[in-house]
Amino acid sequence: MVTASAPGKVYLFGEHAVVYGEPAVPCAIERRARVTAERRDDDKLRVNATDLTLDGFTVEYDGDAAGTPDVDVAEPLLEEGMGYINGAIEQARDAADTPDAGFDVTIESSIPLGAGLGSSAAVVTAAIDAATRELGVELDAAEIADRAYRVEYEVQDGQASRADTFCSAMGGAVRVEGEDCRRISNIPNLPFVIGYDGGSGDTGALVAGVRQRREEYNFAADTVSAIGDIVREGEQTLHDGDLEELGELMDFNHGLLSALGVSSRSLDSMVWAAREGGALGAKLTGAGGGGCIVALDPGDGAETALRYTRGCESVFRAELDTDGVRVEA
Ligand SMILES: Nc1ncnc2c1ncn2[C@@H]1O[C@H](COP(=O)(O)OP(=O)(O)OP(=O)(O)O)[C@@H](O)[C@H]1O
Ligand SMILES: C[C@@](O)(CCO)CC(=O)[O-]
Ligand SMILES: [Mg+2]
Repeated sequence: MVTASAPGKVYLFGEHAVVYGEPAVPCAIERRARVTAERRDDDKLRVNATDLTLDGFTVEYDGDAAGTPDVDVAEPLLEEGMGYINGAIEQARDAADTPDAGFDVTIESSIPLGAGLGSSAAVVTAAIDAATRELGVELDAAEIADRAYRVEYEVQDGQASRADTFCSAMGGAVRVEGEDCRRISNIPNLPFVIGYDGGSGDTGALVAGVRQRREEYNFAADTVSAIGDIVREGEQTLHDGDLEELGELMDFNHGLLSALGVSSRSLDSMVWAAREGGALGAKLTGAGGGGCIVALDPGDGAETALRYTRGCESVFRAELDTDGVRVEA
């Protein structure tokens, strides 16, 4: 039996545009998904994902998703939920060259689901690491990232970047531009404050919406390129350690994401509350539609303001997690 964990992330800059080859800078945060994999005698996959729905559920089925699950949840939710784990287990079987390996998999996570903090990438990354180790194979973090990306790409219908999975596998702040993925070193302490509206967005649908707007309007395509410009500017600012300018660039990035149609009323009101509370800047993080915003605030003003904001269900500070995927005792 092996347990591995991997961190979630916030985007300092660049989500959505990264899908079209612009650079992005996600940062791993100290909230993790933990996945335990235990080899079975047969070829079945049994998944216990206690955080996936309010009540939690347990599924048992043969090898592929095609098996009949013995569970009382709506089909689409189940299919989507199982897509990530199925894909991760497929990757592990492939890496270890044991196509018939069966597993009992248990998932525990402190990353809210579908809220822009990269829960899917963390679950997939940790699951690949746990399951391959259980099969006696040790992959390096870069290969885990690559295999996790292939899973996200499948589940998101062929529209995904390497940003979330690379960040979750490597930890720290990273820069992703197409296939070029690297860690960023020597960055200043980033005082992240996260506001969560308790909701979620459908990553696949939001990405598809941006793609459509981008194809339909030149100015939407220009907006995507402008996000790339913000990221390039932001990298220099990060290097200089200028938190005030980073905040301004985050505000700008949020405005452009909002123009692309991926913000929401509650995300906007949390962004404004954080700014009015004294944050240096604030933006939505991840796919959007609902979920989380990330603000930069060395003081406690944004946190307090968010606590009193209607529609904000919880507020927490998030430290950068310099560890990526790792084995747990
Ligand atoms: N704890 C968990 N247990 C099982 N599956 C999970 C868990 N956390 C996330 N998932 C899977 O990941 C899906 C959410 O992924 P999605 O990409 O939509 O959002 P996200 O990764 O949280 O946010 P974003 O991609 O915007 O950063 C869930 O619907 C579920 O299938
Ligand atoms: C919206 C997006 O850019 C980030 C989701 O966390 C999608 C992706 O990069 O695959
Ligand atoms: Mg995701």
